[in-house]
Amino acid sequence: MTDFAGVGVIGAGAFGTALAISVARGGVPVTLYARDAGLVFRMRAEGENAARLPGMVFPDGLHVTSDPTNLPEGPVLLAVPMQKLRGALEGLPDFGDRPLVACCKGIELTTGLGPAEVIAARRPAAPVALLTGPSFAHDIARGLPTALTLACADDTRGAALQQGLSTPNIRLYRSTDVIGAEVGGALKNVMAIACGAAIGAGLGESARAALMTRGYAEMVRLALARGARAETLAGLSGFGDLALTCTSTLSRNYRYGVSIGENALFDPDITVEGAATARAVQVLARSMNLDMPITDAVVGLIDGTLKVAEALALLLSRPLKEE
Ligand SMILES: NC(=O)C1=CN([C@@H]2O[C@H](COP(=O)(O)OP(=O)(O)OC[C@H]3O[C@@H](n4cnc5c(N)ncnc54)[C@H](O)[C@@H]3O)[C@@H](O)[C@H]2O)C=CC1
Ligand SMILES: O=C(CO)COP(=O)(O)O
Repeated sequence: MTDFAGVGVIGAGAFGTALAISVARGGVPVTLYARDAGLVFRMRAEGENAARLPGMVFPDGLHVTSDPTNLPEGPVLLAVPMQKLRGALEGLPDFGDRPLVACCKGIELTTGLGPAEVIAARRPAAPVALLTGPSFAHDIARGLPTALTLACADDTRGAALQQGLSTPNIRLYRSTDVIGAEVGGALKNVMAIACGAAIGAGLGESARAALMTRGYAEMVRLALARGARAETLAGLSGFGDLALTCTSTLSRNYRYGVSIGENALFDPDITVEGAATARAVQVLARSMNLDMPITDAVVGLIDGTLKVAEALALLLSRPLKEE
């Protein structure tokens, strides 16, 4: 249990709603903020977020609001898409010294920063943490078991958040390596697009295993160059989330990749973090002289400058090297 008076959640999408449900079920009062007053009205009337998590009934202790000044004293979880995070912060109150916990995965296109770094840049006085790792919103909301990483540079603060945000079905592991956790969560989505494209194009399971493994090598390469620890990438926020996202049709990034491989349409309103992040990572990697061939291939696929067969040929024709 926690000594927080409550928890605020910004963003009533799938993940924000699932986290709010799970934390409230654990007995901590939660207020979920949505910008859209109409959505707040519907969620109050229906006792669920029918648009994002139909059938997942809100427990007692979960309140919804369209007024961000209405959040309880305690940590504020930011569960909005990565490329919307900076804009969301601009429209929100200061929140004083309340911990701000980034719950998004990606790299900002305009700056090359991860979510915790964006929050720290916009709210320099606030304690900042990152919640990331393998979990689908539906699994969390259904009460299925999950294990995630709570990363915070200040370990004392991180321990309090770990304690306070763990729930009956979210087991939190603590880390002080925020950059490593950010890089893992961001890059696994890029690799999931690559794996989806391979499967969609009929390249087979062996190709997927190769992409996951060499994709993991890219994740570690970028993370180490940014000062992270290799073992963080081997944990839930890196390997764990890579394994989940590259192998499940529940993943939007993976399904988007499959649509590329099948040459099929994909609903542009669905959040696919790996698309913008692939571009952001490509820019970042080039500025650091890092070789990221799978990321480059994913950018080509997304931009339509490469077909899957061409991307494959490029990857396979690279000079042979040591593993
Ligand atoms: N859905 C999932 O299973 C998981 C999602 N995540 C991460 O959570 C983040 C959010 O994803 P989802 O909730 O799934 O996306 P979503 O597309 O279901 O919802 C995003 C929500 O953010 C809201 N939003 C956008 N801009 C906003 C702003 N300025 N102020 C307030 N709200 C704003 C939208 O209205 C929408 O309700 C992503 O970074 C994703 O990678 C992480 C783990 C699991
Ligand atoms: O981050 C996730 C699982 O950990 C959700 O993945 P998608 O965003 O690809 O659906």
